[in-house]
Amino acid sequence: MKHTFDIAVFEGDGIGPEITQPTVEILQKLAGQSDAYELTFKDAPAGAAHYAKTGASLPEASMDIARQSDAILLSAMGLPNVRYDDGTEISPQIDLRKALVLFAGVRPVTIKAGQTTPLNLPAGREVDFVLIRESTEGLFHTQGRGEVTKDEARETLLITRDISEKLFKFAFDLAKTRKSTGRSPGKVTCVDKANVFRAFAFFREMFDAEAAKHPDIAADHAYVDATALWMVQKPWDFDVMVTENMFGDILSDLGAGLMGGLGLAPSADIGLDHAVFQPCHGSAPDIAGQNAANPMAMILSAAMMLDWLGLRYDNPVMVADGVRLREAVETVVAKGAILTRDLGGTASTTQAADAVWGALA
Ligand SMILES: NC(=O)C1=CN([C@@H]2O[C@H](COP(=O)(O)OP(=O)(O)OC[C@H]3O[C@@H](n4cnc5c(N)ncnc54)[C@H](O)[C@@H]3O)[C@@H](O)[C@H]2O)C=CC1
Ligand SMILES: CC(C)CC(=O)C(=O)O
Ligand SMILES: [Mg+2]
Repeated sequence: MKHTFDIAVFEGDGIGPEITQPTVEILQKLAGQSDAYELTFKDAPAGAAHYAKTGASLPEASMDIARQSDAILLSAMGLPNVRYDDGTEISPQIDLRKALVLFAGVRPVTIKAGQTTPLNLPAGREVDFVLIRESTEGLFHTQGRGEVTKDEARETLLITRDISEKLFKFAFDLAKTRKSTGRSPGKVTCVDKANVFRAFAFFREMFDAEAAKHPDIAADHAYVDATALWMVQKPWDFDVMVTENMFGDILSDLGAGLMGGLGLAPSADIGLDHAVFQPCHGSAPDIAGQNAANPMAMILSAAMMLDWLGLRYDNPVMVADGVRLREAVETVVAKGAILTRDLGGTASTTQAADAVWGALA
């Protein structure tokens, strides 16, 4: 039977609409070829431009569309000069993560042999690890509500047992899946700063408790500063890495840099009931409106959406289409003929997306 999935689409700000439109078109064409699933798309207005126009950054009607959907596709939100009255930037994507309890920010870092990277990788070495960034609490807890006086500013780092236990279970389950498919040896690294902060000693304690339930998966710890070093010096040593919100935000941009840029870095924010798929990058206002943005991170995020829906609803055709879509992006990038400016080419957003469809069809 053909299953219909409702996808909420937040096309967001800046380059958002430019990368969302071709991504949705590719998904429509892929689903159109399939007897196993159908996709419907519903626009959910939100973001900085929407706030400037209406005074609402994440309208309740858009939250309803998100809640009622099977999955959420989001480009990027925020513009540096659109701010709330307290001076902080509009960031409804963080509100969405919190409201839908999307605790697991999944950010894969993969470098295939021959892929352009600033790393000097030994011959034959590939990089394939997943950074899981807790996405609802940590140092983002007081987002927009920090205490500021004339002389001091304070924000709170929050680590809760409830979210941490879910996060670590997710990380070990992912490591098991990767190991079972032969993709990795099965290891989870807890990245923290437990040498200095009690909150991270607490984080680590809960990690160790979850690790004890998975004797088949190796578990180790690393401090976040050393992790940044090792991501550059020996990134092939990592398999699944799990960390706090702010640490993960920073390390995932480092991971994107290793892969060749933000334009190639996909992500997913996953909870127990909902999931948002969006690139790691922001709204790139410096190149917005030029048809110059790299659509690959958005297309790869859409591939993660197909994986997630396919596994969740036992739809192997969708999983296979996720793999095909990822391989099509890899083919286009590896050929190097149709690359956007960020990767050293001259292709437009539309030409790059068309090349992905060309590699698929
Ligand atoms: N998840 C989200 O919605 C995120 C939103 N933001 C917001 O986006 C706005 C801009 O933030 P920035 O710090 O400039 O980060 P950014 O990620 O938008 O841009 C950083 C640099 O990477 C380039 N870049 C990013 N994505 C690209 C793509 N697909 N193709 C080619 N080049 C790309 C940009 O041109 C820029 O030079 C801010 O308002 C920020 O708060 C930032 C990060 C994530
Ligand atoms: C507004 C930011 C927290 C978004 C971001 O940088 C990210 O999702 O990586
Ligand atoms: Mg970020």
